[in-house]
Amino acid sequence: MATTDAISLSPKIKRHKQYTLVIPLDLQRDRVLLGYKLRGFGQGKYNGYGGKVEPNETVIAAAVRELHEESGLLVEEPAMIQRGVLLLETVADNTSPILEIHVFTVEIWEGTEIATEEMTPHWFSLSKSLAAPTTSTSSTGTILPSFLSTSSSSSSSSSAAVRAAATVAKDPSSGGAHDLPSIPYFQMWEESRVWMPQLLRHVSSNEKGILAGEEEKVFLSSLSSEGPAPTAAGLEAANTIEIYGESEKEKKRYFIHHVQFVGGTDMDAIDGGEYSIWHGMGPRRLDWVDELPIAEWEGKKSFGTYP
Ligand SMILES: Nc1nc2c([nH]c(=O)n2[C@H]2C[C@H](O)[C@@H](COP(=O)(O)OP(=O)(O)OP(=O)(O)O)O2)c(=O)[nH]1
Repeated sequence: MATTDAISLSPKIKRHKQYTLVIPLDLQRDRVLLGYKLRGFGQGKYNGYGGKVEPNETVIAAAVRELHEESGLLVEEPAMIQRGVLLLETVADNTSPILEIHVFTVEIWEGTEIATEEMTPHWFSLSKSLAAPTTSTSSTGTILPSFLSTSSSSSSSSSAAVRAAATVAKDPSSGGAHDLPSIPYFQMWEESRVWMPQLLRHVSSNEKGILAGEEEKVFLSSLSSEGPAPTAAGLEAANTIEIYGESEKEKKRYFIHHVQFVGGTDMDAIDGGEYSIWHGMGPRRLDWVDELPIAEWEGKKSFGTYP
């Protein structure tokens, strides 16, 4: 485990809670596996497979465990390819921890994907999912995936959109991989539509390391599939903090998502427990580090254990 003597931690610094997120890729058949969340946090959204890192568990061990529990796929730790970390900060609540989500892809596994009580598996076309999606808005103002917005008027409510998106992925055995739809980015956590196409392009070009040029981005994301979806204008404006100058109620519905891709395949850095999610962050990253001079944080590659 990491040590705490790297720096004396201020109680004002937000705690981090670690999660994993694994995206299985079947490159031979040009397809990507996502789970459709049936219940709990993120219900009605597609996502990779993952969950909380348990105490005394490495991030990679948690990634292997969660993938197996939720999809049935069994993976050896060395087959996990680390792709990046998503940092999620809740805007309105200064006491809640930063979510630190470690993103992996995996291309080799044993077993077949299964439906669990929490997630149903759906395959999507990899090559059709490489472009960042464009926004389309229904007559009710709900942001819909483009393939849904052209269908009948019954798709114009968000719950209909969720149901339709849930059934859109065909069983690959009933047709070729070329029949699969693109990833329904508008039925995912909002920031996914930005980093996931980029990650898939990166994978498709056969690179295994760090996503070049990706330092940090900030996103608005709704807390659940209920409540108002961020507008296109809101998403465009999400790089400015003014977007949160609305009512208290509105503020609580959104996260700021700080997204930084780091690390590539440097497994030692993770296993050693001193994995630095901070290295390379710009000054903006330090906005929430209350009352601690930025100079004290610069040059720190590891904070050790989070308080
Ligand atoms: N892309 C993205 N992924 C997210 C966000 N929030 C969030 O929890 N996730 C991911 C991280 C995890 O892979 C997953 C949530 O895991 P979980 O809450 O189901 O964790 P768990 O399985 O350990 O929990 P539980 O069922 O035992 O209660 O969703 C987000 O805003 N964006």
